[in-house]
Amino acid sequence: MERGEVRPSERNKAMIRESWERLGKDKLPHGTVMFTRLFELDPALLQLFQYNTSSSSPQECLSSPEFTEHINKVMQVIDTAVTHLDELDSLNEYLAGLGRRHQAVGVKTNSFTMVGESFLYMLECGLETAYTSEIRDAWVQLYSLVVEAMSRGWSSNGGSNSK
Ligand code: HEM
Repeated sequence: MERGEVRPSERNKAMIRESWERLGKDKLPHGTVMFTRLFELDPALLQLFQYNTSSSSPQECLSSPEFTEHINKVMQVIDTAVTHLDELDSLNEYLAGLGRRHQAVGVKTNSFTMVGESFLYMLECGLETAYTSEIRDAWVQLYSLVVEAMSRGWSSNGGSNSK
């Protein structure tokens, strides 16, 4: 993370860890809720997955093994961020590389913001009454740091959001 960026407080870290654990060990169903929401918000993103054929519906695509694997990869990155809350800087290089990789496959950085919204939707569904505005804010803070690090890599790869 860059100097000047606000790191999660101990209280926020505790809320993030606790709520992540509360979702249970198997994060795939939650990731599927998240990506279902993402494709509702922006169906055009489906086309960025090369293993998606134009005839597949979002539901068919979401249940394909390759797609399931991408959902697992996303949940794994979030899990890594949660387990590295005390040393987020150590993830900078990895996240920048991930940003570069997504620039190369045609993802725009504003889609990362939409992923963030879909993530919060999933969290709300998964935590039900345990979901609070404080938990939401703690996750927004963490997700923003992840997206900023990914966006730096994305831009360094020559990415520009203007068409
Ligand atoms: C806008 C939404 C996104 C789209 C359209 C997208 C698309 C893709 C595509 C097409 C690939 C390459 C094929 C594959 O490995 O399945 C990929 C790889 C990957 N994505 Fe995403 N992605 C998105 C968001 C994210 C987010 C938010 C994360 C994590 C926070 C993430 C984590 C990964 C990882 C870990 C890989 C594998 C990278 C590698 O093999 O080097 N993706 N993504």
